[in-house]
Amino acid sequence: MNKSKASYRHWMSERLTPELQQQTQRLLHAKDVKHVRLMADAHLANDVCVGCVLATEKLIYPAAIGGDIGCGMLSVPLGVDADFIQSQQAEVIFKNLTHLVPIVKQAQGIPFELDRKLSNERLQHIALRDGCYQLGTLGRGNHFLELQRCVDTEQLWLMIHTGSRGMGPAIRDYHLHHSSGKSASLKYLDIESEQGLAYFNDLCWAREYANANRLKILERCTALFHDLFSISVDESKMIHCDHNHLDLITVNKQDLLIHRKGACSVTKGEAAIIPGSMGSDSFHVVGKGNADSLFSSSHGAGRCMSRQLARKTITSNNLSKQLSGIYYQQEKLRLLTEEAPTSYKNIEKVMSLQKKLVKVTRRLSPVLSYKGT
Ligand SMILES: Nc1nc2c(ncn2[C@@H]2O[C@H](COP(=O)(O)O)[C@@H](O)[C@H]2O)c(=O)[nH]1
Ligand SMILES: [Mn+2]
Repeated sequence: MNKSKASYRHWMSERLTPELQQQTQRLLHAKDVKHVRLMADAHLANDVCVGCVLATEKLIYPAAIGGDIGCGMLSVPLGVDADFIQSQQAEVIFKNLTHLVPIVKQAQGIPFELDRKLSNERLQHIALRDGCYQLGTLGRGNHFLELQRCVDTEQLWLMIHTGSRGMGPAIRDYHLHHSSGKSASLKYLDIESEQGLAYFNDLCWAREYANANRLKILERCTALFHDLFSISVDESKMIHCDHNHLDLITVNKQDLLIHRKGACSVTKGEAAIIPGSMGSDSFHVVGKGNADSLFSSSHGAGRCMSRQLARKTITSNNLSKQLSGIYYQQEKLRLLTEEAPTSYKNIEKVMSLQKKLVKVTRRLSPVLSYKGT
């Protein structure tokens, strides 16, 4: 990387592509940027790559958090062994999930109230409309609901991946539109300004909304498993974390604004979830408190192939082989090629690259996959 005052480190094994190198270089030269870290799952995305952790002192770069503010993972054990799920159970689960956990919007809106209020009427209006209709929905792409088998105990676990739906992008776009500062082609807001504080407030709102969204889906699944199979969810063991956010932390006596776009916060002992793909293992971890990574880890395996390339090169036949032994919606097979396990980096390698950042506490293998694709 070219000389810049900001520090840089990465945990990737592969060489950075020229595009990723250029994007990282740009970040390193942006105003007030003190540190840039690329996690093992880093890959190219709009403006700022996924798997990026950026530290500043007083400027907020919304692009370094992304649109799906508060997107994250929730994981809970179900009080039953994984082999309880056979094709008969899988069929009835898919049938019910289709209307209990819709992909895009609810037939009827759910009124909701969060502790925090949005900073302006425009966003409040969107929340009353889209926010209500999207609460309890999964979202497209790689958002998922997955049943998994704990490799050690054989117990069945539920994992939910979703975020703030349309609200996150609406908040980001509103504040980018109202920001006047720009450095290295990236818009910023000063945390001490009225606009910066308003963005921070709305970002916190989006994180609350995303939490509420995952909890609403959990509530629906809890009722479903109870009604269908008399299975209960053990919420006392729930792990819940998000990977697109802004964190205020002190590193080596310096107060920093930590932007994470596709990265987990893993302070010492902090629990996080690192999923692999719909066909590979996922992990529960706890942080080792590594200050060099800005107390961060990867948030997944990360893509190694664009969606477009995956669609073009991975056949349905090949995908069905990759998903052998896993229940999924057969009718979505063609669409799911863009989510093929081989379009993601190898999670085993990603985990070994971040051994100094996190300790694995549980390994989970996919049993049933319900995807937003
Ligand atoms: N266990 C599963 N993991 C998956 C699946 N699809 C994607 N992934 C992983 O999640 C991360 C998070 O992606 P992001 O959208 O938040 O950037 C991704 O890097 C994959 O490793 C899945 O179906 N099951
Ligand atoms: Mn996500």
